[in-house]
Amino acid sequence: MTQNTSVLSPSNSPSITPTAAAAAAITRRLRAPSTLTTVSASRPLQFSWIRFHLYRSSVSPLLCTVSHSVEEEEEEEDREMASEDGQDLRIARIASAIRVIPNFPKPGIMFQDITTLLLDTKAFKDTIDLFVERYKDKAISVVAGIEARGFIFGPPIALAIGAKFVPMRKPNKLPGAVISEEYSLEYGTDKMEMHVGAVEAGERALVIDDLIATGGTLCAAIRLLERVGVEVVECACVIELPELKGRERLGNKPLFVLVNAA
Ligand SMILES: O=P(O)(O)OC[C@H]1O[C@H](OP(=O)(O)OP(=O)(O)O)[C@H](O)[C@@H]1O
Ligand SMILES: Nc1ncnc2[nH]cnc12
Repeated sequence: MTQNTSVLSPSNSPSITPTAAAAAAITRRLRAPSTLTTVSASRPLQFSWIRFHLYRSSVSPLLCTVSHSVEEEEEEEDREMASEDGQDLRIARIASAIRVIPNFPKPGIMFQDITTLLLDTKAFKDTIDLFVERYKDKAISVVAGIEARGFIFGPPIALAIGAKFVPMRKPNKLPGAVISEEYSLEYGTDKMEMHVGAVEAGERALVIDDLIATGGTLCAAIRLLERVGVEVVECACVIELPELKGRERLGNKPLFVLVNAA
């Protein structure tokens, strides 16, 4: 069970702690101070995703036609902020776009809901871009995405880096011959299946999912791929629940995450 204490309602984003410079840039960009709580370096940034989204969608079509150069300026500003203080501003935006729902699907679970991230076109694109930047030159031929939410992030990454996408599915969903692995979850047990012949021995794979909790799911995916001789170069998730120590369960297998939900 996660001990995540992030802010937890549709109108509140998870708590994150950006640098003062990053917070100032976000404030400038929103140009709607009344929608923000006070931001300081020592206090977590808490801006409302819903209000931010309304602000964005209130831009008129005419303004949209000229907003391209503004977006370019903002992207440049993001890069500058990253180099000034070592924090990529895109991460703060991604963290803010993830909604946390308490007691779903069971009492005591703080559910990290990435559907709100998908509604924020900039945050969603930034998420994909960050993964693509990391993996584009790593000679990866397979992106293995885990059902269901790994199917959202995996395909755009695979296309961008020139790799094939292989779905790692729940039982009895794949029509061809499969190999399978059982695994335990934060809230139950499950089985994962992969088509025989989808990958070849010697290929280099990235395993992608939205979230690592106990790590059981990623371990099952790694076992499936390694059983057929594939090298798993790294696992990547948008979110890590560090208190569940899934990273330790992966042993020496590298894990890359964008947001820690602590
Ligand atoms: O690190 P673990 O403890 O293994 O848990 C992480 C997994 O749990 C969630 O999927 P879930 O099993 O809820 O399936 P879904 O994506 O189909 O809802 C999440 O998307 C990961 O795949
Ligand atoms: N807390 C959580 N939020 C979203 N998906 C999960 N999968 C396992 N634990 C989860």
